[in-house]
Amino acid sequence: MSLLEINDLRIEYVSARGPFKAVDGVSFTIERGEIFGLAGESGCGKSTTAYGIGRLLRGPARIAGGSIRFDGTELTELSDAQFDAYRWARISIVLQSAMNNLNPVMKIKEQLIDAILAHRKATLRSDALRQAGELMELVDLPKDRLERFPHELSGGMRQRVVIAMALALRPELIIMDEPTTALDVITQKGIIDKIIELKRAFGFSVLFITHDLPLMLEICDRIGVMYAGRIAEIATRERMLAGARHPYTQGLLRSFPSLTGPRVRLEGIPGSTPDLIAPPQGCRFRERCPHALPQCGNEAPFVLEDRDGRVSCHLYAKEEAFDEAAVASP
Ligand SMILES: Nc1ncnc2c1ncn2[C@@H]1O[C@H](COP(=O)(O)OP(=O)(O)OP(=O)(O)O)[C@@H](O)[C@H]1O
Repeated sequence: MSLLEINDLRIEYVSARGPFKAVDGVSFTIERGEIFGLAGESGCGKSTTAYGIGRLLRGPARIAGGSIRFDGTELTELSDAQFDAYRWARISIVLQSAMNNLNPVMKIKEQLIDAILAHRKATLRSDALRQAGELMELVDLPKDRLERFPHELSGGMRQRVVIAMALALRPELIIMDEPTTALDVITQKGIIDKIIELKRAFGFSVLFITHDLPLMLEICDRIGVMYAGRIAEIATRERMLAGARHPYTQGLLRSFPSLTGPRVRLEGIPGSTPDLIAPPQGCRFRERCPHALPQCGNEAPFVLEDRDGRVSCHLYAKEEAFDEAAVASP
């Protein structure tokens, strides 16, 4: 059994123009100890998927259907009080800006102690303080920073504190939504290295969201690529590095500098994402797809599933119709 099994998840927001599904039939699994990435252009539904799992949806939002099974338990059926037993203890979340995770008027020490005591009420405060010190050591922060307020720390240090908080109760899954985007490149590297080191030490799984596809290719075991509320492709890291299969993933990869190959002009993907209030029939990427076929306009994409992953695209209904030369390598 996978640690997390998302099946046909649908999440609806209400906008001034009416309701729309920001997540519309998303399915994927995360295995124990796996780093699973969610990629895709802005607005494709990555954060909404993550917030749906972590019960952090904001605004007029609701889970309109589908299933979120965590270690065999259907999370969508839990009351808020029942879900509280999972939050931080089994599933924790690290958001983009540490200031969204930290209370600006509380010392770091109090916030870490609160995180520990919230679920382990029997723990003595002195024990919690010792654990807070150990958590600081885990993320390479000097213990004297426990006495500081968040604004007295650098952005990188704050994000390390948030990672320490996320780890406090040794959760099995940590959702990280753009955890290093707000930081400079050197600080980003230090934090990513730390996340990998801690993952190796503790064996938790990560749902990792970022715009940075090259970074994702460096650290994720598998990557799900979202487009307009749906998953276009799920691929192992090896598959992605050897050549993505969905034309959208190929376009995304061409929009980033190559990790290893020669310098080439970055192409980007012409066109823009569809209006989710009235999404197109058939394949949602069709309008921008250089390989679109007549059936892409009205038939739901063919789904090919194999050991490399899953790709939703009519090109794979007849594999010989696919032009291998179109495969993009990062
Ligand atoms: N609280 C909200 N109320 C209404 N619409 C929302 C809300 N949050 C997000 N949306 C819309 O839902 C869609 C998906 O947004 P989401 O933030 O999940 O995408 P994303 O892929 O995470 O984008 P980004 O990479 O920019 O964070 C977008 O059209 C967005 O405008």
